[in-house]
Amino acid sequence: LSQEPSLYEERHLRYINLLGKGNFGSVELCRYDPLGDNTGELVAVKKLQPNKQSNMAEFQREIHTISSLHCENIVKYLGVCYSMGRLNMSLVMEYLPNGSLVSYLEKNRQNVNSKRLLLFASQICKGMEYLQSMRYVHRDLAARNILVASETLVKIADFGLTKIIPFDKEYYRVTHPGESPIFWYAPESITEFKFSHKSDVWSFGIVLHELFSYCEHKQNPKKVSMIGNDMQSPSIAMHLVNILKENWRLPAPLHCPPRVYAMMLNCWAYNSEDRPSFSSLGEQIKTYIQDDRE
Ligand SMILES: CC(C)(Nc1nc(-c2c[nH]c3ncc(Cl)cc23)ncc1F)C(=O)NCC(F)(F)F
Repeated sequence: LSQEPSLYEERHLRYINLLGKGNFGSVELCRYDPLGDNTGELVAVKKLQPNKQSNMAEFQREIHTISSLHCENIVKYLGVCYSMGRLNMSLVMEYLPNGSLVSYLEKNRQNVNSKRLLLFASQICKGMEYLQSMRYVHRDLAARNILVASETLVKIADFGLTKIIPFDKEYYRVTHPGESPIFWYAPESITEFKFSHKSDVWSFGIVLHELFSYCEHKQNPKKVSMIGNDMQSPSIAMHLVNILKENWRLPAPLHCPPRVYAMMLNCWAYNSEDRPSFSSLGEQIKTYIQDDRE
């Protein structure tokens, strides 16, 4: 099997269409076609937004992050492509034609049963356990950032916000409110901008909810708006933290097995140290898959 080239020549990357906009970059579907006969492979190419040099350093960190990850439940890094001399660069990743979990569940809802949802959940857990072993916090774990490789394999993607936890601390503190929807944020991430493996576990609980509601918008309250600089959102963020403090949580999705909802509630423990670890969640889900009583 030929080793993937990690250096892609821009002249052989044929643009096909835009896949979407991620954290500070857009991702395009391209065909890498050095022979020029359309037999080349399809790839997902993440381009840095032009003339945002400040992001260049961040982007290089993202490339370094994803190129160091080797796990079947994490989207594969293929290489980089330099353009404009070495002034600009793009990240080349494997292209998964089934797209994100959100579109997949909306399209295939009728033939995805709870056993398969649990299989997806266990794979996301495995990917997160691997990330944790590398001291990374994802910070943007959501169904929109999970890709479907096949009907029995999903992969975590979009490492634009991923940070390394410093060796002497258990969390990463960002200096400014992120651009992510607070709907997926743990309370301490909203109030103190603190991100840890345990705040990723909170987000995993939200992903479980998305899985078992087949990412239907009606089933969960509107994604509370972005934290950002529009003035009214701090009050929305504080309102959310207050009702969480009073133990309000998302209601169980329709037909969600009670033991799965119990698992979500465990992930949503207000105090981060009361939340389970990804390895214990993975074990629990594995037993649910085995004795699946659906
Ligand atoms: C920002 C971007 C492009 N958005 C989309 N990617 C793909 C999409 C479809 N197939 C893909 N194969 C690889 C990659 Cl990196 C993306 C896609 N499909 C739809 C998107 F909106 C993305 O990265 N989303 C996170 C992901 F879906 F990947 F988890």
